[in-house]
Amino acid sequence: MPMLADPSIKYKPYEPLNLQNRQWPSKVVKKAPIWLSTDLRDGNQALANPMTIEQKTIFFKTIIKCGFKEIEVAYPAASDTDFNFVRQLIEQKQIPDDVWLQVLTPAREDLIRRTLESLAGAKQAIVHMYNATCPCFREVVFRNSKEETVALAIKHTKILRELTDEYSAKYGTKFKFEYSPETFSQTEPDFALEVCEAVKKAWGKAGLGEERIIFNLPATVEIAPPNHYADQVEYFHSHISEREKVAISLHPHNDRGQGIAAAELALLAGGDRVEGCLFGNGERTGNVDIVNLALNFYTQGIPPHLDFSDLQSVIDVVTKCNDLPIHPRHPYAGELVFTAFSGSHQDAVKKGFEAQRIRHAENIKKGENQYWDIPYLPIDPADLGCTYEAVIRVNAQSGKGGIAYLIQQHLGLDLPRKMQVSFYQVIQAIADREAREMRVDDITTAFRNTYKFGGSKYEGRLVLKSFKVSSEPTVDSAQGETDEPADERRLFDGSVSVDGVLRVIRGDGNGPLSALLDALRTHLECDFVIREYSEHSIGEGSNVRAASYVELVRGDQAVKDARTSTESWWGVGVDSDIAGSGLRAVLSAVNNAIGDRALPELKLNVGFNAKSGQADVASAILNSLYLELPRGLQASFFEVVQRAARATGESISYTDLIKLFQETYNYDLPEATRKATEISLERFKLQDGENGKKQLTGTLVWNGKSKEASGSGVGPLSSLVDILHKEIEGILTCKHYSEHSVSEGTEVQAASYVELSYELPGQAKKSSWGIGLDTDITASMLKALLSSVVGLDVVRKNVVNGQ
Ligand SMILES: CC(=O)SCCNC(=O)CCNC(=O)[C@H](O)C(C)(C)COP(=O)(O)OP(=O)(O)OC[C@H]1O[C@@H](n2cnc3c(N)ncnc32)[C@H](O)[C@@H]1OP(=O)(O)O
Ligand SMILES: CC(C)C(=O)C(=O)O
Repeated sequence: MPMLADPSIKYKPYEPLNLQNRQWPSKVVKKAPIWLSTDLRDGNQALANPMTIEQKTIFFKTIIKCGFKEIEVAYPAASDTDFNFVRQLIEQKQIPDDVWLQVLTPAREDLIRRTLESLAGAKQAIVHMYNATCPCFREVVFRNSKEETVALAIKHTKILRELTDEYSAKYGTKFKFEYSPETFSQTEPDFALEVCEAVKKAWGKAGLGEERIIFNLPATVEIAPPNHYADQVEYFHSHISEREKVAISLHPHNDRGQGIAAAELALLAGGDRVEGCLFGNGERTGNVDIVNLALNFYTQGIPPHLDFSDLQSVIDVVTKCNDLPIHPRHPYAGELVFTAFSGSHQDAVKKGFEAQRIRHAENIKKGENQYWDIPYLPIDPADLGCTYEAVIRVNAQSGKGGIAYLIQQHLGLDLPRKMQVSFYQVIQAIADREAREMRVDDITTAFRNTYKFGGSKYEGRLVLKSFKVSSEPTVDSAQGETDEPADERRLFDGSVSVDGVLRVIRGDGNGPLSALLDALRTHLECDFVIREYSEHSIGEGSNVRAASYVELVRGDQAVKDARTSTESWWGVGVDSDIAGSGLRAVLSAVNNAIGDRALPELKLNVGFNAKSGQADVASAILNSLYLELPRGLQASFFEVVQRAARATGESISYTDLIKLFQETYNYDLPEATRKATEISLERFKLQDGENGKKQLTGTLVWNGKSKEASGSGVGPLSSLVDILHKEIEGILTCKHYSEHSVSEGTEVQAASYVELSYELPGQAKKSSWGIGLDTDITASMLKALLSSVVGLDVVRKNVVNGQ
């Protein structure tokens, strides 16, 4: 059947109460009410599978932990489970001294007696009796007149009075009495008053404080707007006699979705106490949600006297015991309530946090309160044990601010505004394409991939392996005669992996970044200039690092065009060293810019260009032999190359260059072409010797002759020098040693470099480089040293005709 065009033929509107001079609209709530949790009774009776005793026990503990002092734990006459649960609580002394158990009973003698039995031995308890009072129930359910309804209530109140007196005498139990004119909100206000006055009289001992009789005014079914309920409560509050001896309890349900509003307005209207359930479980649409109400107080700066600091653990227990989920949009508790997906919300939240940080710093200095004031976030999620991580989530509706916030939270990077815009487009494209929410991991991974940021997994085509930035005076200032400090140029000298192949590049400029850009232009035809640069520090103390952000535009554009160019590439770099972070940011942006365009092969142009020649030679050795020559060796070999190039008409081929290197350093040559003077130390052993020194022993093979040899020193190199000194005239000194690994995993080898000098009285001092390669680092060191000896033409002791 369709909905009615005229629903008035089927539904009657509520009848407004003609309340004169109502007070509640101008009142302001200043303190939280007394709370009663009825999760284990009204909530439980609404479950498809009511809770077991075990579940009730767990739930009860959670309610206690939240801080409730009055808890309706059961309808003991309804079932053995409920009865036995009350018994368990009492017998096993599970009720804290300051907590009042409450139990519900209908106005039926047999059930009242059973209810009281369940309470035997309790320290303190509230007995809650109800009977329906509204016209519909009187007529339909009880088929009672008004008088009979009042009489029913009086009779059973008196029974209760007698029984509670009896139990007090027997067990010393303190009792409070609560009476509910059920469906109060549908009962004629004067009749509700009449029944309650009669009940108060029948109870006969309403007093002050703990002696107050509790009149619970349930909106058993919410049939009117909350202002109407407030009017009804105010009418009751202002007309009940001995008001000071009465506690007015509110029991809103949520049929119209206004349970919270009803409770809040009715508190203004005179309510002292609120009955409800955690997250609003209960009959049909539920009881009023006490978590929601309590946190509404909290966000007004009013202590709710309930603690939801670890809201998630409360959610876990409640959802498990009720076997009901919490809606993702549920106030305070839903998984989406501290989340902003939309761009303008995210932007505002991010700005709010930034502004608040500054404001709070000022407040701290001035000793003021640090008030919470963040757009779209009425409560600090941290107060409920939630982290800010969930605050911003990203989908196709999100903006740059939210994404930047997540990057800031998770990677510690405070992206410049224009870079936020640029990265936002990356995320938008993914979110649109995949039509799904971008989780934090998706975003950080996209960031790492885009900017080649965060370790080897995300490396781009160009990776900075090592670098040195040095300075030298500019030609002009170096030649100047004034006392002005000389202007300096920066030299960048580094090794960069280019598509997996290490290359040495070199450039100069006004600063390290422009020197790197110069090197990239010279060696790799990557021509870019910096349009924007910024940096900030990450961390504190000894852990502080620098984060740099660079925006590059094409270098071949006129300066004016570069400023207005719509095409640009961003990069980011983090390093403990500020120059390092800037250089990495430049490479990150260059990686972004070059995409998969082919980069020029290594060009060899030896002897002509003082700026690029040595680096190119080193780069060639790196590419073909995987050796990262130390700078001294680069310079030394470059001289060799220049001499050879001059001898061959100022040019030398790539293959010849490699051959020249191998021959010069007797390195990796085929057996037949090795120098006959080769020296080796076979089957060597390095052991601890005397005085903390090392002892090196082995078979020294020199010019084909073998002999057992031994020497000592602080390490393998000095021990080997000691061995050699026993064999030669003159003095050998180790001037340089360095090493690096070649290849990876099980294939890894150590490459060692030694520069040795040789002094023989009456002769000019000589020096020579040697290179060793071995899977064993000590063997590699010894090989390097022995290979450098070969280039020194040392004079051997007692050697006749080379033997
Ligand atoms: C608004 C509320 O939430 S009220 C609380 C509701 N909670 C529950 O009902 C859960 C527990 N209830 C039960 O287990 C059962 O209903 C019991 C044990 C209390 C009673 O069971 P039964 O005796 O089988 O009665 P039944 O469940 O059919 O209840 C209806 C009878 O109780 C009467 N009744 C209903 N409410 C009350 C009341 N508050 N006081 C007195 N009698 C009542 C009805 O008029 C009806 O009487 P009738 O049989 O003479 O016509
Ligand atoms: C027993 C009463 C108070 C009740 O649960 C209701 O009216 O909703």
